[in-house]
Amino acid sequence: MEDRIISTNLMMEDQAVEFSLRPRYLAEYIGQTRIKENLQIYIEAAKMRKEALDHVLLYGPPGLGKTTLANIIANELGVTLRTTSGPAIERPGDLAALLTNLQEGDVLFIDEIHRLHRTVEEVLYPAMEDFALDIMIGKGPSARSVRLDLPPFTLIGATTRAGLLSAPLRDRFGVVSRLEFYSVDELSYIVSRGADIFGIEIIGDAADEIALRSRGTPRIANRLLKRVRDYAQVRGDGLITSDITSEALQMLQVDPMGLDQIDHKMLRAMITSFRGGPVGLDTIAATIGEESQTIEDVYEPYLLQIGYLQRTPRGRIVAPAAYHHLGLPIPEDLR
Ligand SMILES: Nc1ncnc2c1ncn2[C@@H]1O[C@H](COP(=O)(O)OP(=O)(O)OP(=O)(O)O)[C@@H](O)[C@H]1O
Ligand SMILES: [Mg+2]
Repeated sequence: MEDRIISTNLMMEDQAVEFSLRPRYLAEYIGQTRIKENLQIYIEAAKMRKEALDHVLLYGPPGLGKTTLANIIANELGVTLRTTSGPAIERPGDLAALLTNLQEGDVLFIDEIHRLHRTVEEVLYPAMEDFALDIMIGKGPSARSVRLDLPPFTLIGATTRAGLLSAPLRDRFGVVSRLEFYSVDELSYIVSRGADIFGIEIIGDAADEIALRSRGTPRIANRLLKRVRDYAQVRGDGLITSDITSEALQMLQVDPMGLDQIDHKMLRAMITSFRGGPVGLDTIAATIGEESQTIEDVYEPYLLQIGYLQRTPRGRIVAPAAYHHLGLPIPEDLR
């Protein structure tokens, strides 16, 4: 089901677009105001003291701009960014190789940091804390540990699942930032900026229209803009108007709140077969043929955010706002 147009996961079709639309400086990075203000100060201070920036952990749902922010931080610091990911680092030696290749002040970006192997994670502790690498030399009784100095560096970790991070790892980050869903205004600005970069004209409420259906997520906003642009070129004269936008989004079956057919199917199934819940995640997953993990990480966060779903210890519940949106009567006990 990875081809859902409203998926927050990175798809093949996004890659070129994201590369050209990715902001390069903090000033171009829309929204996330608190995080930006803090980072601005930390970056400035690190530069003044000619020290490495504190280690930074960025977490939040997919497509909100974690990778983008990591790139911006390195760029603003004027240092090199080396990118890797949790699952890509298979052995402690792989991480040691990455660390010893860093120059002073560089940023090492580890995406999906919750997926680091335990043995690799242990190499990271002294590296983060003391900029040191402990290496075992020899085997058996004559084995001894040698400590190597590393250049001071900044680790930026990104994860969609901060809850899966071990406490010792989490505690070693000086800056921990949770990215929030974007407001419609912010997304509208991102859409307008994207249109500018693509050199296309977007008028009236069209940018707001796209923003409203982007599930608080810049990645979706950019993807929808691209699809609407195609539609405008083929069915219109290239100009993106409100009408063209509505038609295009209707054809893509994205409703005015950014819900697609599968969201509808899921909510309706919960209402008709399970009296609106509580329903367990696995049951929902089986009913609509998605993986539980995908629902939890990719689709559900936005539905929780807009108050269509509620999480309880006994499972998910469909909230009154969702009944309203689907045009269904709200049950007595929810009123
Ligand atoms: N604050 C922002 N301002 C403008 N554009 C943004 C912003 N955040 C993200 N984007 C756009 O959204 C795209 C997706 O963001 P990004 O790849 O950084 O998300 P992510 O959080 O790393 O996602 P994942 O969890 O899937 O790795 C970027 O390429 C960029 O074009
Ligand atoms: Mg990313």
